[in-house]
Amino acid sequence: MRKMTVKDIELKGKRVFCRVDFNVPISKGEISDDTRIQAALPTIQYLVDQGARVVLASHLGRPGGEVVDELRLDPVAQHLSNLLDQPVLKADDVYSDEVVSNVNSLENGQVLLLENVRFHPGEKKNDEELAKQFASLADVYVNDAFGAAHRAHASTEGVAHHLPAVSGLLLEKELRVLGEALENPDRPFTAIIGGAKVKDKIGVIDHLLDRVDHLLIGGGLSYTFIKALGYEIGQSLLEEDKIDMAKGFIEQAKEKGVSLHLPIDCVVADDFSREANTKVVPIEEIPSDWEALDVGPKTVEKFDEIIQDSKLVMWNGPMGVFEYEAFSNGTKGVAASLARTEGYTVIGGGDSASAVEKFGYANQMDHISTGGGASLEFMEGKVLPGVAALKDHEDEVK
Ligand SMILES: Nc1ncnc2c1ncn2[C@@H]1O[C@H](COP(=O)(O)OP(=O)(O)O)[C@@H](O)[C@H]1O
Ligand SMILES: O=C(OP(=O)(O)O)[C@H](O)COP(=O)(O)O
Repeated sequence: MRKMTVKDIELKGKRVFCRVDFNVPISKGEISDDTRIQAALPTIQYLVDQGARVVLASHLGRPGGEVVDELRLDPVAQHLSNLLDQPVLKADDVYSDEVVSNVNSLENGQVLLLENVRFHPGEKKNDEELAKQFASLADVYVNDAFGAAHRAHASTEGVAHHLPAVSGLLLEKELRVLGEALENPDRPFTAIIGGAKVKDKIGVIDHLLDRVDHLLIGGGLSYTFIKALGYEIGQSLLEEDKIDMAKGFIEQAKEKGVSLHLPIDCVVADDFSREANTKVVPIEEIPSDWEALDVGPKTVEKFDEIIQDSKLVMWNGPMGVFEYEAFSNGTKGVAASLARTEGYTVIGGGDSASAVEKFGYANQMDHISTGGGASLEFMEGKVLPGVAALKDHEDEVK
């Protein structure tokens, strides 16, 4: 069901509690990647332009319900102020009498950022009292925090039950792009799944098998599948207890008419390190005391052919240990292939998003999700609590 958005309601003069995901990497007070702040700008700017009185809330890191000075949001407020080209007021508490008075003094178009909501023990517990306190600060609730939409916390879920609750523009876009890919994809539809563990991707593979035309599997998790096919994988990552499940997926793919592709060659190393000796071998010839840490060039070529013929490509999880130069070519090659294809490209967040950024292809992708865990849960077909709590489109906001 489509959710109401900020575009569907009157905002002038209204106090708006807007949950954003400003969980950005900060080191010694410096923000090293502001992608998530940039991604929230259209909504914040829209609220400002409409003359709303904007109260922003976000978490940063996992402070565990207490104040951790390094996780204060002051550098974010400063950076946001530069991006918006207007002052951003910063509260030193999550909720207090002073916060209430600061909010009540806001003029139309002014922006106030609350302190890291996870400093309050009630946030992660989805405490009713805190949710009501948040609600008391505003007339309208806006959720634009896609990256935290899989969390049922006081500022992402609880508060939505006490105010007219709508989605922001980023959340709306993420749901539209990911939702259309899963419900009404352009075909051929190809999904590429990588990353370390089968365990983490079971739900996604299961859900995708009913939807995709091609499923390409690389990364650490692919070696459990290779083992399931009866090949020896040396010291490569193996989840012994998932071999039967991998066999089941291979069977299901056949039954459902999905073409499932595993690596046909790989880069093996005699040690998990930057300095290891490496060589490229066919997948059926992994030496017993070596481990596969990347897909090989023939695999990249095979995956590329399929990607170039696809109308829609969705990618989640790296093809190898891309953090090390020697094992980055598979991930880099797939990123380059996505950059070249005329099909619509969607990158699940997390490591695939970092890889695309690192290799310089970010601006050639059609959509890079701002949520790792959230996009994974969405791709598993799970309901995201932060989304479920918002008003369905048919409803009227009074
Ligand atoms: N063949 C491999 N062997 C060991 N680790 C791998 C291999 N391929 C990928 N990885 C590691 O998997 C990690 C990413 O896994 P994961 O967290 O599941 O991905 P994502 O964040 O994209 O969901 C990366 O740190 C990468 O180094
Ligand atoms: O960075 C986040 O998650 P992600 O790394 O899975 O995208 C979100 O801000 C959620 O943070 P959390 O996993 O501490 O709840």
